[in-house]
Amino acid sequence: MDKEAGCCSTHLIEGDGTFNAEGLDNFIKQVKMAECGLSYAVVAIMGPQSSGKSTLLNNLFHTNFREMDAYRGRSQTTKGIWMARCVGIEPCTIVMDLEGTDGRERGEDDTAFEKQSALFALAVSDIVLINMWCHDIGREQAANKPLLKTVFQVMLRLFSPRKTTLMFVIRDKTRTPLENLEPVLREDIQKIWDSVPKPEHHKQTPLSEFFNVLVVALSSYEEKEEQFKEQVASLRQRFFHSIAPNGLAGDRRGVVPASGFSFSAQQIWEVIKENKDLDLPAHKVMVATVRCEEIANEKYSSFVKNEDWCELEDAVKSHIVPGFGRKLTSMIDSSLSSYDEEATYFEDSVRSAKRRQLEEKLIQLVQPTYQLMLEHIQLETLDKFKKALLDALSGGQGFADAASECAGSFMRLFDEQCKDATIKQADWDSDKAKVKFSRDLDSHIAEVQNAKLSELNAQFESKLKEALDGPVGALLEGGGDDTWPAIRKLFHHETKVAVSEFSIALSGFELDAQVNEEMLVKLENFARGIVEGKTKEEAAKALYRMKERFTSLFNHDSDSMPRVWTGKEDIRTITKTARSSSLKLLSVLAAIRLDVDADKIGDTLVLALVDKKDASKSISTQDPLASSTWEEVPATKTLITPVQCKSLWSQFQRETEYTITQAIASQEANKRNNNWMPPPWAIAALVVLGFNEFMTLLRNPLWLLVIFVGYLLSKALWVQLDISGEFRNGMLPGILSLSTKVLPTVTNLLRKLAEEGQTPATTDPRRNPSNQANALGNYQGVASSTASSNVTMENGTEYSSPTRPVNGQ
Ligand SMILES: Nc1nc2c(ncn2[C@@H]2O[C@H](COP(=O)(O)OP(=O)(O)OP(=O)(O)O)[C@@H](O)[C@H]2O)c(=O)[nH]1
Repeated sequence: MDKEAGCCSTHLIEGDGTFNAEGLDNFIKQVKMAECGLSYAVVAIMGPQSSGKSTLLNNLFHTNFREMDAYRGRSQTTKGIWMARCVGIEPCTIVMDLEGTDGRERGEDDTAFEKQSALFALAVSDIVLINMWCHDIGREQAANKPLLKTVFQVMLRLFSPRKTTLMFVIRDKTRTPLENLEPVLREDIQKIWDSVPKPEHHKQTPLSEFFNVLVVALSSYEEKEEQFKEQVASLRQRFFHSIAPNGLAGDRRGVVPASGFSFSAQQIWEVIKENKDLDLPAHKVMVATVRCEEIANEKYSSFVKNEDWCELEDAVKSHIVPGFGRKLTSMIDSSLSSYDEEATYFEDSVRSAKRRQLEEKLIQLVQPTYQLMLEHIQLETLDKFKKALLDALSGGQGFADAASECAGSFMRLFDEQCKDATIKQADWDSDKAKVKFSRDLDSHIAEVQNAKLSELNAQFESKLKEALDGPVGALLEGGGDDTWPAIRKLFHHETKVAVSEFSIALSGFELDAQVNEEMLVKLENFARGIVEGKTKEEAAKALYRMKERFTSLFNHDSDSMPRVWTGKEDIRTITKTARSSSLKLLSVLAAIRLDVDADKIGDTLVLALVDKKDASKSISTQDPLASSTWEEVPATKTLITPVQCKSLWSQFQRETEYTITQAIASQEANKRNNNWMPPPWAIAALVVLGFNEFMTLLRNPLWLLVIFVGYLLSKALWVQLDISGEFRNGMLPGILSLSTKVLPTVTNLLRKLAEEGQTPATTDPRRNPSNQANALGNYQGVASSTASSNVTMENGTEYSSPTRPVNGQ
């Protein structure tokens, strides 16, 4: 490429027809042609070889095409097609210098390149200069005639030719004025046009449809250089703003935008070389398609690499990006604007189609990021909603209120965030995400509601259990006539209170009336279940409870004091009472009577088990307990069937029999032990035989004092030696034990009496009552410790007898 005085040029097509694509691309870059859009013009020059074409172009456009050295003779200097930028002409004007026609170098028959280059020039140029010698005008054998024929013929091969300006430049003009020459020339041109064979549809097409014909004449460059230069300078002025409406190429058609010029020229040349007809409109569409696609791909690639986009894409991976939609809309807008800017001059339909494709590709590219953004919005908003709902509930707000308030405000927040993420170019709606979010909210609300209801239910159930379980157990344990009325009262009261409180608590949930009712009924049933469960539990332990009741009543008196079988007690009555009570307990446990108490279980049991004799008198035929159901009691409420009751009672009687036997035995033993009085015959013998001694005592009362002292000493010895205790284990062990204890005890007793006798006056108990009390207390303490004894009941239970002073006996 040459570059001289601001002029760039390149060898566009070699002499052998090779297209220099690289050279053209470099040339376009060099002259910044791609930025010109449609504001550029292409001028080509055709004419016989060595007809001064290059000289004219260099003078006219200040280019630097090679000119023939006049001294070396007329030979071909320009081979193929050269291209250069016209210096100082606006808008950007490109000029092509074509190889001269009818050159000796290619020979007579080689006109193929001539035709190809002519067709190429007509296809890409707005203005074609036809260089011709003045003296050729009107001549039959003029050199330019074959050239014109060629031009017209190839022009017809263009399906829809551009309206090209044909400027005939007459060189070496003579004295004949142009006004006279031009009609002759135009006549020649018309004749040639008429003589060219045309396709049917162009038969009547006038020349003016294809060409603007202009004629200029220049003086000889060799002979009248000054004039030549002046005329050329004047002609140059006409090339300024040549594409403006009244310019040289003002009505040109089918211009390829400058950025597509290289590709277009290359394709045209390919088609021409393959000797095909050139469909310029189709070509234009093809160029537009290729170029627009190239531009779109380039914009797509630069979008993918765009730093802002990469940062945004990264950020969305981890969190919500505020202003996501705005940012992305602006990025896509800017990419599309950039495309529009570059592709603006290409075929509208193609450009728009490619723009749509680019937009779709960009939208597809950002779609996953948008989806991710929506997911973040959903998740983060849902998390915030969960927290807000929890806070509202913790703050004491009713569930339904809190749920609807939070759902409303977070639905709005979701909408706002979706709106913020909306990409203007994409027609995605967030309805699906909204529906999903709404479903998520509903399911979370339902989940929390269920949890809260379960919690509430559990709380009330626990309260009810506490209120019913223990008390019902206690009532059943005490089993009597008023047990079931009391249980019913307790059940109704507690259930009513719990149901009422539960109902108030449920009102905050604004549940469906039916669901609300179901929950209340469920709680009531739970309460019923507790009572029934407790009753079943107690019924399972019926035998144990009955025995316990019997033992308790049998072994304790009406003041709940342990009974001592002294012999005065009516064991039969006590047994009957205790058994009746146990039977009552059995009848209480035999069925659940939460709703009605109109059964005859108690009476039947009494009749069948206690008043057997009466029953056998009245009903001798049938055992009322020989049944597995109670009259008027449903099977579901029956806990102990009549048959089971009978069996339980038999077992109860067997197992309590021993207690009664023990009591009887104990009573008899007591009776034996307490019988200290001698038999009546002994008392009579004592009276008869002891009459004399009695009389002696009456006569000598001092004996009474001696006897009294003797009694005191014996009593003290009795207490000290715990004689009754010693003999409790048998006669022989008692005698042995007493024989070892008697002497030290007597000695001890005498010593104590001696010490009492020697006590000084100050310690005389009569003068010091407190000491007397202490002494007496000590004595009593000793006595009481020895006098306290254990009473073992017939059932083996040991009861401690109350402590009594010896002198209190
Ligand atoms: N008579 C005459 N000769 C001229 C004129 N202009 C240029 N020449 C001469 O013609 C010869 C060829 O000039 P070029 O400009 O190289 O001609 P060309 O048509 O470009 O030649 P090719 O590129 O080989 O086809 C040179 O010796 C020029 O001096 C002119 O106006 N009149």
